[in-house]
Amino acid sequence: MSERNTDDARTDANERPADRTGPDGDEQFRSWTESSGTGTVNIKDMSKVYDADGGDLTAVDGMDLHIEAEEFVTVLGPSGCGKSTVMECVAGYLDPTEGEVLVNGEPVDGPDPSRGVVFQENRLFPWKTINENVRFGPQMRDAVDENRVETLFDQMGLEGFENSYPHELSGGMQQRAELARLLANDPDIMLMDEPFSGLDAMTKELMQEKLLDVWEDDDRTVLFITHDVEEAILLADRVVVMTARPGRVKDVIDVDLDRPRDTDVVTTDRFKELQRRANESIHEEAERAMEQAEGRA
Ligand SMILES: Nc1ncnc2c1ncn2[C@@H]1O[C@H](COP(=O)(O)OP(=O)(O)OP(=O)(O)O)[C@@H](O)[C@H]1O
Repeated sequence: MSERNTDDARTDANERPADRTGPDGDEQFRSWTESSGTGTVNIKDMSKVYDADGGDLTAVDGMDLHIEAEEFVTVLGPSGCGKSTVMECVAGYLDPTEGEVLVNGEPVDGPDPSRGVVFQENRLFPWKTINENVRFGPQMRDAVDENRVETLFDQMGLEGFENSYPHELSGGMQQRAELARLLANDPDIMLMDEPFSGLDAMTKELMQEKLLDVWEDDDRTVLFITHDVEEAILLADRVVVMTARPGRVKDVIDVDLDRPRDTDVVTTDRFKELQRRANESIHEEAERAMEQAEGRA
């Protein structure tokens, strides 16, 4: 086990969150840690070594993380610590060098529409309209659900833009279209790699609220990568802090803030306390990452 617990808000990566405690404790804990239901992700002693110019580069080394179905987990870590690498292994774009990634108890064997991926740069087809983009995934599988598409346009505030092309929309609307494109596939798991980091502060806040609404309605599993400590806490059930490269789990912070949440929660004392703990945890790793970048480590 590679995690380190340093205070009461941090839990082992595979520990049951406090609110899942039940009267028959051990039995429930066992079923929780071993569950392989729809939407579970189990990263087991995963390492990834790249073949880089100067030789092997170990990006991730001994990563362990169990994500329960319908959990919202955010990942914080310094630049280059392997966050995207971990996500791409869960997405099935990359294979781990060692260890394994299980989804619903089965080893990941390539990409699958049940695992939807969103990046900072949207992947909308520029030559297709928003409507064509949103329908593209289900259409490929002959599974377009008209009600679902209509609801998504409504939910994402995209009505009236069905026949627009991506370049005709603002950055925030493009990311809403990207979310609609992802949700049209009805994924069990949403993998989000800094999806809002290119947006201005106000648009980012609106997108965070939109995502919380969508998640609270549908309860999908979300793995969300960010550099933004405030965003990580605002959205998550648990915040995973990774070490500097080679990345592994350093800390897991249980976010015991009430749901449903909105962005006002950031002004509460408890939020600030969690933020201080996350900042402390990541600070040392950010320094190490900087030393690595400067060739001092
Ligand atoms: N295809 C590749 N070949 C060689 N090295 C790679 C490759 N992809 C990533 N790396 C290296 O692996 C390390 C981890 O990269 P990764 O993108 O996973 O980190 P990250 O934490 O997501 O970074 P950032 O926060 O800057 O996006 C980095 O040092 C990166 O340069």
